[in-house]
Amino acid sequence: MRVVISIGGSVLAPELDARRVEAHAAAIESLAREGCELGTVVGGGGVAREYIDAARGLGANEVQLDQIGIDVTRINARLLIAALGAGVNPAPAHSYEDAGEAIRRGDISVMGGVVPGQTTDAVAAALAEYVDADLLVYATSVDGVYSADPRSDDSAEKFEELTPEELVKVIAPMSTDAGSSAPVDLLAAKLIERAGMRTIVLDGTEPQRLERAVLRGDHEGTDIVPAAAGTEPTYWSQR
Ligand SMILES: Nc1ncnc2c1ncn2[C@@H]1O[C@H](COP(=O)(O)OP(=O)(O)O)[C@@H](O)[C@H]1O
Ligand SMILES: O=c1ccn([C@@H]2O[C@H](COP(=O)(O)OP(=O)(O)O)[C@@H](O)[C@H]2O)c(=O)[nH]1
Repeated sequence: MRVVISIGGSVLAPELDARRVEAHAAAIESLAREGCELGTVVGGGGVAREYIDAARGLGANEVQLDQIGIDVTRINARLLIAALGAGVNPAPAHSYEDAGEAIRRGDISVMGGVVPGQTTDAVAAALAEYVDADLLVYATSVDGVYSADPRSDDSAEKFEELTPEELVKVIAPMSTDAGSSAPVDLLAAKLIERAGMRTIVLDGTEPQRLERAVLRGDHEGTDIVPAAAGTEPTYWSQR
């Protein structure tokens, strides 16, 4: 099974802790040992946001802010590469072709951001489409996709399952400014819709959850399941 995993910076490096990065690397290596072909995409997290906020205060424009964010995602990608050791591309891939090439030769590919105007959520979705992945997983700091931001709205409800079309409707109203927060960004949702990509959004703070979800389909997050051919999405099931 070919799997693309997006690891949020807030999950991999909420603060710099080698043991935490090691634990995430161990989960990824264990999936590789079970026979998964793996592409990983690492986010920038709070550190990227701090740099973006500081540079915004200095008058940088949104593209410059995105470029700063991309640099931070690549530093975090280098942390994961350091923890994975052999069998991984030695520097973060800067293109989908390079990431795909690493996967083709049997390595785990690691990359961060690519171009301004998106987040690593979209990078992961594009990589998943490019390598024709069987599954895309977002290991993030929230335990699924909600009807509203659960951190600021107590009435927010978690979706157990959404179609890609429904995901796009939930994500569309959210901000696209550099450093803004959403479980996946709008471009990612659109790419998931276009590819009909089987996707899971889950709480990735405990790396074992990722292993369980990929190997056994056992998770508490949100399943994004394309509607079977010929059927229309009819309802939003909520947990
Ligand atoms: N509708 C929503 N459902 C889930 N999370 C949401 C929603 N709207 C906003 N969020 C916020 O999106 C964030 C997603 O995590 P983020 O901090 O961006 O992590 P990552 O480092 O994984 O990209 C969370 O902080 C969560 O509060
Ligand atoms: O391909 C990419 C990846 C990231 N970013 C920038 O880098 C920041 C950090 O990336 P991350 O995916 O961690 O974003 P988050 O999920 O924290 O919003 C984003 O907010 C964008 O500003 C970008 O412009 N292009």
